[in-house]
Amino acid sequence: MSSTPTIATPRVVVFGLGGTIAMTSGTGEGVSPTLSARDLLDAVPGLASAGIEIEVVDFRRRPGASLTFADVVALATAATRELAAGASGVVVTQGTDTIEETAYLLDLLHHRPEPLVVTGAMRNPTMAGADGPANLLAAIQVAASPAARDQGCLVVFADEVHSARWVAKTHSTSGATFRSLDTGPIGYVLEGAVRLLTRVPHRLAIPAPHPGTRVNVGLYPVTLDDDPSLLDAMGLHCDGLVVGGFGVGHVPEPLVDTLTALAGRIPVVLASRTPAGPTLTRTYGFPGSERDLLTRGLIPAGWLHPYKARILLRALLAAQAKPTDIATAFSVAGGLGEPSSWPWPTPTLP
Ligand SMILES: NC(=O)C[C@H](N)C(=O)O
Repeated sequence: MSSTPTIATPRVVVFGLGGTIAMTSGTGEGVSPTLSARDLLDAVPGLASAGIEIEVVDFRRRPGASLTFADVVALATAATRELAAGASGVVVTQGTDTIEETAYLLDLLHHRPEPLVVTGAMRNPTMAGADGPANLLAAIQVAASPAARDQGCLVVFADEVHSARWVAKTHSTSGATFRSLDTGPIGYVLEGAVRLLTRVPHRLAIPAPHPGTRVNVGLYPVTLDDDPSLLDAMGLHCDGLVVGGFGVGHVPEPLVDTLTALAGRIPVVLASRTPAGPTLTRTYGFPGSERDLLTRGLIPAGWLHPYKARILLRALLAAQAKPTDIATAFSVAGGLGEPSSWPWPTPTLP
């Protein structure tokens, strides 16, 4: 008699970091993060019958605005340990305000095949139609799914699955705030099943930051009729700078000398402040154009938008990357270069 092979129950670890999904009224005015990760799970209908074993870790209880780079590095390390110990996937619940940055940093530091999924809520648990339970259930289903392996960090919200590399918070109050303007979602959660329509083509593995390294990476969006005084002052405090240029990467001509001087001293990355689309490299030739700025040593961000570019530059500097590695990293992450040119092998966890 042939025996039926047993399929192991997937095990998902949920790390709670706070955010609106965990906010209720406390002693003061307004809502603040008070609920534990266990409280969030207890509010999800249908979880008991989903056939998924769940563990919870109360990691932080903060608004998204007060999470730090160090929190995310510690989270990446803790998530990697859980996955190495046999978890099928990890879910992170946190404030939506910073998900587009934290999820991309997690993506850079996540080198394993298992899904690492970030979610949150736009309507807190005290409101009619709170979206936290549905988002958490969908995120857990994605984290448990073999279909979501090898995609890096994913953001699951309103039953859509987004790559952390492309997703942005596009609306301050709407429940459909998370959008990948350049690519669209990579898939959906439908009737509890994960359906990916496309796959994330290539990713970067960044070594963890050197302990105790503090780097200041500035973000400077250019504006109409800008003069260099604020940029000059900011440059004095930066180890690296991301410039959000107009359109395909243009700045007002009066900023060109300051940017040239800065690019001789620190890495300066040229991104676009426009919500979608890449920077170009060759088309325009006027002073302050992308072509002019690249000949002056600025690094093109390609399809990587300013907040993501700042995370990548800060992670690279914190890992003490060489200038040539920084340029290569941006050409790969920004979609302008070949992934095979990336020099760093996937590091092992200490
Ligand atoms: N929807 C949210 O989660 C916003 C919230 N203020 C946060 O902690 O980021």
